[in-house]
Amino acid sequence: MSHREGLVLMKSLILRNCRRKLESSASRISKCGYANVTAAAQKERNYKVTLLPGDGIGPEIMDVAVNVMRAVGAREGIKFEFTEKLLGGAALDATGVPLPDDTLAACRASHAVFLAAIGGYKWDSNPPHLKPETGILGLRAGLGVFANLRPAVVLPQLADASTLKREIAEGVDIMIIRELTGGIYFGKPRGFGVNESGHRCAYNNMVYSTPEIDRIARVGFETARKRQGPLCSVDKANILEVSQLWRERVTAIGKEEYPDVQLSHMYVDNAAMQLVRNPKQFDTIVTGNLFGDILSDISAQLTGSIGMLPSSSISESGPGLFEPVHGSAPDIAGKDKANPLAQVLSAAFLLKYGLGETKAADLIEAAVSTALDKGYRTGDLMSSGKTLVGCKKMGEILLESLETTSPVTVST
Ligand SMILES: NC(=O)C1=CN([C@@H]2O[C@H](COP(=O)(O)OP(=O)(O)OC[C@H]3O[C@@H](n4cnc5c(N)ncnc54)[C@H](O)[C@@H]3O)[C@@H](O)[C@H]2O)C=CC1
Ligand SMILES: CC(C)CC(=O)C(=O)O
Ligand SMILES: [Mg+2]
Repeated sequence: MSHREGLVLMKSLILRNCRRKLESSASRISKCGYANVTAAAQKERNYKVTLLPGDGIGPEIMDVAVNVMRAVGAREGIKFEFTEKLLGGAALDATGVPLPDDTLAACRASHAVFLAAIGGYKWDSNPPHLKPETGILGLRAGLGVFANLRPAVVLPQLADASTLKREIAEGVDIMIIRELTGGIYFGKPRGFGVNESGHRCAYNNMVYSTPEIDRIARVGFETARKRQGPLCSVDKANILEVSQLWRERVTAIGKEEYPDVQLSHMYVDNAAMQLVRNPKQFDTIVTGNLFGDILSDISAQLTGSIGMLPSSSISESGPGLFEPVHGSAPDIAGKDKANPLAQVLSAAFLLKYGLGETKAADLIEAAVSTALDKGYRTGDLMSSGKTLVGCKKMGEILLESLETTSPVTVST
């Protein structure tokens, strides 16, 4: 075996290992994600997918991902009925509300929901009910997608792209499970007021109930069990009552139902530090909505760029929601600078965990891997010796790669 062949084999083994872990962590997604996929749809391989391009870079990256889905669909005999709907700022401008009723209805009636991102400077000073972000929160609540799985895997091709030293970043493979429909983003009361001293004030409320904690804890334990790794529950139990209940329930669920899973607890401030000090100490993290939002952006940077991270959100029944971890990146919107890979990898998650189309998903992941192998990089990942491409060009490269890539090279 030549040195080059050896390297290729090694890379494929590393990728296979990352994928296997991802796969097992998401088997619970499969269970729930399939809930809306009828046997008839699976037999016909004809799926209704609602597209929510949203704002900023959203439409640019959505275009790339949908083209990739169409191409893989044509190759594999899968038909998609795409319905595009408005969400966020785009919906506000067109209809006056950030989550129109027909958007939520279409999402609920589909087999899977594919979202890009929402938000932008234009709507930043709108009142809360007229903010794009209220639309996405309403969508998540309306679909009941309480568990958001955000993997942070450092791909071998990108081990040098992280701002951390190679030896710290290389091999990182963390699954962050973020509670998505409760906590401080949803707690009541909330609002603006005037305090006893007559000063203007504002307040939000972090609330979790026992059933909300128990169900997300179970997703955490199931995931850790299948990944054969430890579970770290992140909270702020030294200060917050809501975290004390969180810790109490996670501990109880662990003792009663998952005695085989090694459980630890960490305060969120320390967890943020540990993620950049020694990320490989983590395997699966389970945490609340706000803490998970912040920690997943930190861990995104371990992988080189937030433009690389896909996510899946699951409910107890109904379609899964698939979206990148990043936002609408208004600073680069309309400039053809966005990295579309997080969106494209979210399409792979949608296929695999939302529809059960594993081979098509593997093909997409292999095409991403091939594009990176060939040295193509968008600006967020650019380094010397690599070829700088824009969002559209990356899309074209993926389509070319799809024509030549076989999933056998990297899949299990
Ligand atoms: N799920 C969603 O739709 C989310 C929406 N937002 C919204 O997005 C807007 C911008 O928020 P930010 O805090 O700036 O977060 P952001 O994630 O949009 O951007 C943070 C930084 O990462 C870069 N970035 C993000 N995605 C990228 C990609 N695919 N390729 C290359 N670079 C990328 C941006 O250019 C920016 O410098 C806000 O209105 C915010 O509320 C933020 C996070 C999630
Ligand atoms: C747009 C926000 C409500 C949420 C966010 O930052 C996220 O889901 O990552
Ligand atoms: Mg976020």
